[in-house]
Parts: sequence; structure tokens; C-alpha cells
Amino acid sequence: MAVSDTSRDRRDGDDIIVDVRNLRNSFGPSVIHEGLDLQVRRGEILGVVGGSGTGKSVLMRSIIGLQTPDAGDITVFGEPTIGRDETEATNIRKRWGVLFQGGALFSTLTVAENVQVPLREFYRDLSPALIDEIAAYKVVMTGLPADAGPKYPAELSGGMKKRAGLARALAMDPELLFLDEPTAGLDPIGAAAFDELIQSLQRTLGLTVFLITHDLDTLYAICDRVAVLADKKVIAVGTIDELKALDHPWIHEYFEGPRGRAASTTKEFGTSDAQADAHPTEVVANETGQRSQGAAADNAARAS
Ligand SMILES: Nc1ncnc2c1ncn2[C@@H]1O[C@H](COP(=O)(O)OP(=O)(O)OP(=O)(O)O)[C@@H](O)[C@H]1O
Repeated sequence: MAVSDTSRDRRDGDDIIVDVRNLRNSFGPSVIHEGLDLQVRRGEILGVVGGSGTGKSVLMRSIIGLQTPDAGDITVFGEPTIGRDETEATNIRKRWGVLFQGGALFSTLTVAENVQVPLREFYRDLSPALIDEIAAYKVVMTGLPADAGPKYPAELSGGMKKRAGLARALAMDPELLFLDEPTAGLDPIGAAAFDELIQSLQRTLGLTVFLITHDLDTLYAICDRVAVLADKKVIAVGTIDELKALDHPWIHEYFEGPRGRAASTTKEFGTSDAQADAHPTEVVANETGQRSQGAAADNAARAS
């Protein structure tokens, strides 16, 4: 049922940044993935959706090397990632950044120190002054105030923690960004601002983004394509309109259920010039209305 054109994907191999073939993952008797295929194209924001426990995070962990699959092939930037020695794996890892679910900040480190972790790990020769400078730049780049650098995660709001996690993910100037439920737990306004931040960084930096989400507004607002996980594999990948045309019960319920319709309505309502020009941290009142309008149920989805 996949909408993607696999033969074309193979021809345009250079434009496939992540290529997962025939992936199998299991934990004991529990099989999570079986025969899973997925390609992420250069420069796209690919949303990854699926019911709870369908294996979205396990898929991301497999791609970034934190989970060794039972079977299958994974290449990132054209390089196989499974079974590489430490140096080879490090060279690939340097080229991506990861925002884990919940931010995964080190609680005993300040925001600036958190951002510095990958720099210290991968570039041991950088001077402390340069590391400080890069970290300060990344903090501001994600819309945090400059004085957030010396703060500890416990002193930050949920939205600020996400931005700090994003700053750390961007520390190494990645080409590829993995985001695991970046808007979960944020209020609708904060989530909309975070969507805009991701999109604006993606455009400015030319990033490819693998984005796991339950957030329908995020899918509509910023994703170029969406991959749907069900039945242990990616059952479909395409634009939202392409997915909506498919006759699969879960996809139909997901996009045509009350929350899917509300998100769709919000999208159709459009974005004003003022909103398009707004700084990622500034959400104009008009948008607040749009996000809230018809999407009351979506608040629960965002907060879940
Ligand atoms: N380390 C592990 N050991 C055993 N089982 C695991 C492990 N990690 C994940 N699982 C199981 O794998 C399945 C998929 O988990 P995963 O976290 O990938 O789901 P998900 O689609 O991201 O879910 P959610 O949307 O709720 O975050 C779940 O049943 C989970 O319990």
C-alpha cells in the first residue's frame, strides 16, 4: 500500500538520506518490526505516525544505532550503519542530531553544558572559548534567551527544555535531525511555536528531518510526507492527501476522525503574512485563535 515509488527511490539514491530495508526487531517473543522498509529523502520533513507501541521509537533507535536489529539493512548518507566499527560509526553519528522524547537533558548540567556535550565528545581539540561560543550561539538559535545558558533544566519550562534539547541536537551542525515527539506535553501555542521553529531551522539549514509525532497539527503544519507504522511495518508513506485517499481503517480513522478533521480545518484556515513573518517564539493572537478553534480535542493530544 506504500505510496512511495520504490524504484524511483532507488534510482535517485543520492537523494535518499536514510534507507531502511527489510528491518526486523523483536524483544523476546514480541516482534515489533517485520519486513519494514522506509526511505527518508534529502531535505524533507518526514512525519512518522502510528498507534502507541507500534515501534516508532524503536525504529528511530535502530536507525541511530541504539538498537541492533535482528535483520535488515540500514544506510544513512549512503553508509551502512549496522556492524560498523567505533570510528566509522562516530563519523556517521557526527552528521546527525537527536532530540529524544522529553528532551533527555542531563539534569546536573546547565543548558550551555548540555549543548556542549556532543562538541566535547566529538571535537576534543576545540578550545573551551570556542565551545562556549558555539553553545551560546545554538542556545539563541533555538529562540531561548541568552541568559538561559547558565540555567539548569529544572529551572526551565517544558517548552524551554525542548528548545534546549534542540540546541544540543544542533550543536554539531547536523545534516539530519531526529525528533521524537517534539511537541508532546506543550500547550497548543507553545507547540505551534515549536513547529515553526523546526520548519524555519529546517529551511535555513537545509536539514532533513525524521519526526515522530502524535500531533496532527504538526503533520499538517510542517511535514512534507508522512509514514504510517502499523502491522509491524510502514504500511504507507506519502503526503497527507495521498494517505487520506487510501482505504486503510487506521489511516482513515486517524486523518478523518474528529481530531484529524480539526487539524485539517486549522490548516485550511491558512497562515497570515504576520504569522509567516513572526519570530518562532512569537505566536500572534490570530494563530492562537486558529489553533484553539475546532481543535479543543487536539489540546489533549498535544498534552498526552
Ligand atoms: N528495551 C526494550 N525492551 C523490551 N521491549 C521494548 C523495549 N523498547 C521498546 N519495547 C517495546 O517495543 C514496542 C514499541 O515501542 P516504541 O517505544 O517504539 O513504541 P512507539 O510507537 O514509539 O510508542 P509511543 O507512541 O507510545 O511512544 C513497545 O511494545 C515497547 O514496550
